[in-house]
Amino acid sequence: MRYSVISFDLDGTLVDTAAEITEAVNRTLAEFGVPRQDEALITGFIGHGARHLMLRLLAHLLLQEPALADRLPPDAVLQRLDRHYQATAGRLAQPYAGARDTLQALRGAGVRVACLTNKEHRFATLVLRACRLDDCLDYVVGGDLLPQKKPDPAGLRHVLGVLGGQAHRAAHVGDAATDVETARAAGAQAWAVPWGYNGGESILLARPHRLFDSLPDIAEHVLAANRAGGFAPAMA
Ligand SMILES: O=C(O)COP(=O)(O)O
Repeated sequence: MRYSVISFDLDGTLVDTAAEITEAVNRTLAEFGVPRQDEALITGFIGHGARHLMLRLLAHLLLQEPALADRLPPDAVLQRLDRHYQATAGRLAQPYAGARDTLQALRGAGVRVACLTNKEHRFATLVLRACRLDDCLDYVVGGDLLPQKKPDPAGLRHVLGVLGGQAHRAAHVGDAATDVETARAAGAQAWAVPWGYNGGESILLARPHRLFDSLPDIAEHVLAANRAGGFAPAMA
């Protein structure tokens, strides 16, 4: 048995997007007269796309200060966020060490690679292009391309359908419990990295099959497993 498809989450897995998401959110809040919020608070809401993040942040702010409700009409806030994120997406994004080499090493060994993210597709495309990762991927699925988002397995199944892979020969790599759930629900290997967001919790609590300390370790593991013709033993 050999791995044929490896799917990667984007935010917190391939690319550090915390700074630019924070900037887009704070530029939006400023337009409504709300003070800047900390990056740690904002990144705690990463995981289900920019619009969802903003709605969760608004709920948090209104709980603390209900009077803000009059100043923060959600539709208007989301419309402004779209504009600001369009302007910042990719500008401050930093690919994690070895991201491009890892994708290229996998592809060079005949493994197909995808990016499956809950980030809105247009923003994901901007980030991947700015980080020079777009040309190393066989397929990209953003969070608004299908009716279901992660942790629903539909996105990963769609990736496998398009790339011609079977779930038992695939892995999805992510930084969040959402990614682990997605992979398990699709019947693929659930692999995790420890440097992402996951709402501030350790990804180990989500019980991934395997945890990697670096992106190049993933390519090394897959290539070794494929050379041996089988899966290497997993953590759980
Ligand atoms: O943009 C988000 O909130 C989440 O995106 P991700 O699925 O790539 O982590």
